[in-house]
Amino acid sequence: MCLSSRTHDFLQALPKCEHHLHIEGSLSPTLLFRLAATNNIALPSPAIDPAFASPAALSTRYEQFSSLDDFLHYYFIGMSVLLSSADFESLAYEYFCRAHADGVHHAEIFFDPQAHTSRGVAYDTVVKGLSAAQERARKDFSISSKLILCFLRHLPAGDAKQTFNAAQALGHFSDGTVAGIGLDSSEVGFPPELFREVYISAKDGGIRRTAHAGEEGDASYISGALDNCHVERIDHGIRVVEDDVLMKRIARNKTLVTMCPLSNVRLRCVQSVSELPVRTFLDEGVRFSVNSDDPAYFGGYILDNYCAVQEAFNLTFKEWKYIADGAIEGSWCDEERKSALLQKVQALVAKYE
Ligand SMILES: Nc1ncnc2[nH]cnc12
Ligand SMILES: [Zn+2]
Repeated sequence: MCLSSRTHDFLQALPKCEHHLHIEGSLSPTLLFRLAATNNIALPSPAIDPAFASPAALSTRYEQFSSLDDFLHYYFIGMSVLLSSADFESLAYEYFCRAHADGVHHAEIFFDPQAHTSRGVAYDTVVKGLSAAQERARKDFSISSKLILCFLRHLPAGDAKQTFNAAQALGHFSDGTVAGIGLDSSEVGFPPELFREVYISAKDGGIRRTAHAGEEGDASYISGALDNCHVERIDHGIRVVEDDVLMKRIARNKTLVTMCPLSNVRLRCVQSVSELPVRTFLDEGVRFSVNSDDPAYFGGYILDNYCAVQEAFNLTFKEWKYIADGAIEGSWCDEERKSALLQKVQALVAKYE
């Protein structure tokens, strides 16, 4: 289905909250090659992996991921070109410019400190750059934003605890520099309960909590994250439909599921967007938001994801209002900001209905 220009305009103007965006996943092949040259970082030789022959060859390779792990291989190589605070600032500011054009008003951004500290880039260097971009986005576009510190689940839980302690020692959770914690990277074989201890510390410290669960892993990863890690959100979560009792629990508790349609297709979790449980979530009253995950790798930013959902499900304005309201209510911003955003959604929908 091709969207009418009125529908496209509506989707563009709809006030959006993005909750599932890995800032390192917004690194385009062009910027990747440019930073590799500037920072003197050796990329894999094209003789070994032809994807590294040029930005165009890399983009083509990104269209052929076979799984989450296949993608992660490129994702970790890609971010190795980021060295200075200025690199992180320009990466994040570029994301904010694009997000603003797509109608994002509030963004909660994941970052992977362990993937940087393990190659000698200090945690503080990363956070300084990201925080500077957040401040510019607030001034230039009135975008409010939060940072979510993700732990890499393929690494030992002790490493996650060390990372958590380092952020806490700098006062980053108490002063609001970092709003919460998340869990990402390879899912199957690395269940959330491995990270129970660090999540309990976060809960005891009043720190917000989310985790990737039910992307490639089955529904037990979702219940594991809720029961052991006390998460307030589920990232991806599409496999919740395999457990009706769990889905009803998530609906009842208004646990936000952060869905990433184009990502799920590129990583072969589903064959097409039409297979995603959008209709089921609407029917069952599951709260969910629509997000871009790693837009530079998966062929689209947030508006592309909204449009893909519309093409597959032909939703009404009222259904989009339900999604937009849920995204606002599930955000980690203050009540004043939420009610201002809810009013903007209401005003737009009234204009179109
Ligand atoms: N889709 C995804 N799943 C798990 N970890 C990730 N890191 C970046 N994108 C991810
Ligand atoms: Zn993700």
